[in-house]
Amino acid sequence: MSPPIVSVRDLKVHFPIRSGLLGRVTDHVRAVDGVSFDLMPGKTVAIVGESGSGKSTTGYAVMGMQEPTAGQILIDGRDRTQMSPTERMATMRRLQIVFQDPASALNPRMSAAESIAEPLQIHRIGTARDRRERVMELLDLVGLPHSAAGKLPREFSGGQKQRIVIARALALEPQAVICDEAVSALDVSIQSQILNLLLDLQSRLGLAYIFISHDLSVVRHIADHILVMQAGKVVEQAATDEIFNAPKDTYTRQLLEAVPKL
Ligand SMILES: Nc1ncnc2c1ncn2[C@@H]1O[C@H](COP(=O)(O)OP(=O)(O)OP(=O)(O)O)[C@@H](O)[C@H]1O
Repeated sequence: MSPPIVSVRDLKVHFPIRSGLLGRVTDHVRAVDGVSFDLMPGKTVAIVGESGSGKSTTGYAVMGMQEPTAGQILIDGRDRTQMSPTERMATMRRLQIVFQDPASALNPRMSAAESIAEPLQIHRIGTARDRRERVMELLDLVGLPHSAAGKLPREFSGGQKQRIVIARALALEPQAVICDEAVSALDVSIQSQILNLLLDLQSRLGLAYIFISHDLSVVRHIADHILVMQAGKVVEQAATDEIFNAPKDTYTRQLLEAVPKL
């Protein structure tokens, strides 16, 4: 079996709380407090929990956007803190993140093609012509017409904007994408279109996802494995069927009760 793309071991991210005139550190917010999980190639791990439970902070730490207080993050079995700057750069290409709000993720003055090609330009990949071709491939991949290339973000709906953001995230051919509430800002019918797109991309490209959501109903059809977080800790983690059919933790049961019955 292939090794995990990402292994998180006893991850802690604590933020200092400062108070008084001198701004002394009087306490810490234990945003993430001992989280462990593995992300296998081509699989989806969902992280669920209510607002403030530490889901995004976990995702940022995996991306290298947030320094851990303690614990280990292994990318393909290698500890990020032991990597050279070049290796860290390569890791950045292999992991991408898609945020909740596609409107703020896109520069309003850049066309869809410019936004999608931006990572290729930053990493100096291909000629201008290669990049144009790659943009067209990526538009096909996310189900947008080639005519979208020259349009500005304001000319697209929310769902179409999120497709552009996904195309940009795929430009560098990542192995894993962190979806941080990636469908939460969309209408329910558009949410399911984007979830289907993510599933389709997973089966075509072998992508792995860390899918962060406050909503268990959203992760049901996409996740292989679910971590339930509360106040920085994982209260339960298991295969998706087990979480839905035989939840062990009281908090997981409460979250399940909030899921609309179909
Ligand atoms: N940079 C920071 N400095 C101080 N506290 C922070 C910082 N980032 C997050 N926190 C705190 O850490 C806790 C976890 O936040 P986090 O955003 O990871 O939760 P979440 O589960 O993703 O919630 P949401 O869905 O609302 O973003 C919260 O109490 C938050 O206020």
